[in-house]
Amino acid sequence: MRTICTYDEAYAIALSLAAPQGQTHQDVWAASGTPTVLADAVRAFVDLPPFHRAMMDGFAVHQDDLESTEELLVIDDIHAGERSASVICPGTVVEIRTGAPVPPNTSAVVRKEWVEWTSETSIRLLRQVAPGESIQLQGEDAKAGDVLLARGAVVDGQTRTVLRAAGVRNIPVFAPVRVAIVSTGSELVTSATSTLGAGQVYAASDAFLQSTLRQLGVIVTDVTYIDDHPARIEHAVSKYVDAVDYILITGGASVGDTDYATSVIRKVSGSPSLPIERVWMRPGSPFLAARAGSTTIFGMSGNPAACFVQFHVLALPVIRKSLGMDAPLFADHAVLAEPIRLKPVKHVRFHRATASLSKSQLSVLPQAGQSSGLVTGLSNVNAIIRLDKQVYERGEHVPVLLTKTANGRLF
Ligand SMILES: Nc1nc2c(c(=O)[nH]1)N[C@H]1C(S)=C(S)[C@@H](COP(=O)(O)OP(=O)(O)OC[C@H]3O[C@@H](n4cnc5c(N)ncnc54)[C@H](O)[C@@H]3O)O[C@H]1N2
Ligand code: MOO
Repeated sequence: MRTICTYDEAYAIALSLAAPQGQTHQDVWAASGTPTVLADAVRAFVDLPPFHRAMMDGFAVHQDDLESTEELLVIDDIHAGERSASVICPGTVVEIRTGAPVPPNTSAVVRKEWVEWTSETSIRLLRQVAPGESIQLQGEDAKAGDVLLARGAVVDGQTRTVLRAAGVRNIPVFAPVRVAIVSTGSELVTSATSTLGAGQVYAASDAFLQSTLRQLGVIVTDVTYIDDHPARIEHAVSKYVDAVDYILITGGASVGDTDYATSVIRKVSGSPSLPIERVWMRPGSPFLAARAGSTTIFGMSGNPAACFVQFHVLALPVIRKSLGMDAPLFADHAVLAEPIRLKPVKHVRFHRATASLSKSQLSVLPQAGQSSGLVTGLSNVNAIIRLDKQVYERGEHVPVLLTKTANGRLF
């Protein structure tokens, strides 16, 4: 007899099975396309900018000359990367380029368009300038020692730009999570060069699993396809126990006599019943979860659409926890673009939908077909909505989980 839990119970249990977070260090200068998460706060190593600098090509002037109408003597000429040995006195200026450190006694930089040359060595201001004009002060952006990023911050290309500019070299990050995918099913054809025989289908689910995980910086160590043979599935799964942080099994999660995921996971985890064996949710009620050694195993439906929902609402939040990317699920709400009428069942329904922003409002259009046997709609889906009652009107707010966008909790 299987224990059945509600979705909220399953979510809490699944999170409690998260593989512990490891920590490591990362070189900020090493090229990396994948994000990591800070395991500790990081402080600026140098002031930003590191010196008072010119923000325009022009002339550094003394404060006594800000409103001057007299000729001013050009005593030096400096470029970015140089430092002027000259000290500016009243009546003198230094020609300066954007990014160069301003000489001592500079009150403002007058852009070159606002002066005229009166001789080869002197200029006249065409406008008055205010103190501080076109100068960026040392430490204006950040001071050495300031906290730049907090623990839990996602380190991507933009944040690496901040860290590099501030002289940070090594950062403490959560260790990458390793995931092995085991796709089961004797009917699966695992190469596009093969044509389908009777009763066969092309293996498809691992495509979105792999890419979503990789986008998050997860190392997908292996994708293995196994036919519905209990010993072979057990052999494949056992191989990954203690070798990876997560094993995702697809297919064979239900109650058919060739559905072996439950018995295999029971065996390798050494437990006669699993913490999660079935969930009151649609689609995706056949969902399995357990710990085996230092590895967390999830068993998911073979149907790509059901697997997609299970992955986003149960498995991925747990993997994200191990990555340090904890975020509340379904914290956002969207306006329903169409009414919904559902049959009275005790399952929570998760409908695949397309979310879009219009007039500053996130709205969701549920897909016309919600059967878990339908796969083509997945190309348009970028959201999952949670439905806890039978009747929803157009315009009603529903909890939404964005599955595709960078600001939709994926990163
Ligand atoms: N008697 C019952 N039958 C079923 C129940 C039930 O409660 N009692 N639950 C149904 C529900 S709900 C679901 S969901 C499915 C889940 O089935 P399995 O997890 O055992 O998945 P399979 O039977 O292996 O496959 C289902 C479907 O998906 C195709 N498939 C499998 N793997 C892939 C893949 N990698 N890529 C593309 N398609 C795949 C497979 O050929 C099947 O058509 O069980 C119901 N049955
Ligand atoms: O839970 Mo199943 O996904 O409805 O076909």
